[in-house]
Amino acid sequence: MASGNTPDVGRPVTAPDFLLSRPTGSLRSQGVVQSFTDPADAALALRSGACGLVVGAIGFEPDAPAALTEPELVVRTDGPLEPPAYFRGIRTRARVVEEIPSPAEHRARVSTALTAINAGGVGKAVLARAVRLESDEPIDPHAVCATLIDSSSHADGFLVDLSPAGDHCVGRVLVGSSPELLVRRRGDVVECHPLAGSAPRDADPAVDQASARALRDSGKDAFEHSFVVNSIAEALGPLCVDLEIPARPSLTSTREMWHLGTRIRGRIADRRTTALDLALAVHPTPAVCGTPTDEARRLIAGIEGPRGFYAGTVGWADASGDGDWMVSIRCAEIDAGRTGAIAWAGGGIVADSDPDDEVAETAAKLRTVLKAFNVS
Ligand SMILES: C=C(O[C@@H]1C=C(C(=O)O)C=C[C@H]1O)C(=O)O
Repeated sequence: MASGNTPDVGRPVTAPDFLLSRPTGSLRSQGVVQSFTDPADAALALRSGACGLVVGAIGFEPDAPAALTEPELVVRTDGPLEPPAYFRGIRTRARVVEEIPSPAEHRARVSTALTAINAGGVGKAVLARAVRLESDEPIDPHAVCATLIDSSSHADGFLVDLSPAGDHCVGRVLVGSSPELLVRRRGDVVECHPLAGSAPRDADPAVDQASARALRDSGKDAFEHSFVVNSIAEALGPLCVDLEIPARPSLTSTREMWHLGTRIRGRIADRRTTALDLALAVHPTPAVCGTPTDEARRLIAGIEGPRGFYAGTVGWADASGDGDWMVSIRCAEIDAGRTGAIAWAGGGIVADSDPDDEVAETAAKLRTVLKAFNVS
């Protein structure tokens, strides 16, 4: 595998086809021993010892084919990844060629969701929109991922070759920098860091601090956040003991956004439950779907159509049960032809949500990825 500090003269042949960089530890891998499109098969293979490690991506929809593999080569490190100089030297340039849907249509969709919420039956639903990017130069996914890692205040970043999901995904690569930990297991300890409730950062420190304070004090955002914490508590309740859930969320940030986050911690009740089992138990949380899950999912499917790998989960789990799974947000899927990509951003809608604010919030969230593609 590529050594992080070596100034590479050419493209490292050891570039991983999966990587997850986190401040608390990273993993990169290459090759495919076996692949799984059904996450339940991967979970079973891990639990039965038929497979030592699973890496990859799981889609938003439960029946969408996953891109999970048992890799051939694996390198694990304690801290974040240090991208090779070769990738750091590449400046990706792309432009937005399409908004899917237009901001006006997203506003209208938020109003549709509000009508459904006010009618009862759905408490919260997360609506997303996308932008299509094009570049005149071939897009190198590893270079985009290197920029995402270097631009993240916590060196968060991921890259997943989606080919194992099937013919329609061959050559496609998901890259992103997610601040949201779906679930992590190390030994007995289980951790989640759900985020919900957002405000944009600002270059002016006074405006930035005012934005953070307004988010911290917002009743609407606390309400929006509570759906996620309640859902995770319910899903982890039967799987964990000693669940510790802070009574109030705290502020957390990326370079682009303020969020409300809650650090949930527990101990695994049965050590055979792997990090992948835990991820499948909590996904999709109301941070990306809504409450009740099935009703929100139906509402989203009716308004947006299929999301693919956006708002799914990306990560790894080993046969000892350890693993890290991030929520697949602040991400883009790069086309097999390497000339285009699509990036998404969504936001939670509750009864008090404002359609114009939702357009602004998704625009602010898109910045993480658009900056890595140097879209002005
Ligand atoms: C759905 C996204 O973000 C999620 C939704 C949030 C919100 O609604 O406030 C905040 C963080 C994420 O859990 C996204 O970035 O696309």
